[in-house]
Amino acid sequence: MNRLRADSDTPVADLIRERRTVRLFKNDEVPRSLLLELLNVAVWAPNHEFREPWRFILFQGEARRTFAEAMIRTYSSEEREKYGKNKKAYLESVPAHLIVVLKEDPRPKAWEEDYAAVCSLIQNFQLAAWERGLGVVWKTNHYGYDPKFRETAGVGPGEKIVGVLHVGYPAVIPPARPRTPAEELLTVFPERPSLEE
Ligand SMILES: Cc1cc2nc3c(=O)[nH]c(=O)nc-3n(C[C@H](O)[C@H](O)[C@H](O)COP(=O)(O)O)c2cc1C
Repeated sequence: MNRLRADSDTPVADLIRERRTVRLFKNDEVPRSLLLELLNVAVWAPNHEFREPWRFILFQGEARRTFAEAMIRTYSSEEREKYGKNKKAYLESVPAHLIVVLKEDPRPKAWEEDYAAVCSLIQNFQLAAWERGLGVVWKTNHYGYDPKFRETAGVGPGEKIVGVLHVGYPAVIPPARPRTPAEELLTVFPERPSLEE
């Protein structure tokens, strides 16, 4: 059975299935206006009590060097020696870095709802970007917790980095990894006769 295809071949279903995480990008710049357009689609994510618990920090052009240097500073000297040069070159070559920030609510239930809302927003962004020919990788990294990186990026106390999105036109699109069909994951709870019967 081909797990990538299903009966539902609507534009949204196709977009969801066809989007891939992209990690290698062409050098072409991504217009700021396009990124804003995509963010203005993404913010239509569901969010409980309309808290809109997000904000964004963008690094493009020369600012990518600041991003790369802040990231490399979070390495141990051994890591810097081993990976620093390549990592810096990679980060400076990615057309745009977009940090998606959750404004943390101290109430546990609200925090959970808000985190879920920001994750929905990120997926909206990835899908809208894919539709426009852009690739994205959603990264969760150790440096999101590093005080020096956070300070450089301007992420404050009470804010969580939910993802760093590397964005650009794809140089390589990786093959899809087929998903487990939902039939194998669904438990249908037994129906019980209604009380009148
Ligand atoms: C919360 C989250 C964190 C992720 N973090 C990383 C990451 O740090 N590095 C990375 O290469 N990919 C990361 N990814 C992307 C996944 O690896 C990717 O979605 C997965 O391989 C499936 O590929 P696809 O998106 O092309 O279907 C992350 C995805 C999610 C949802």
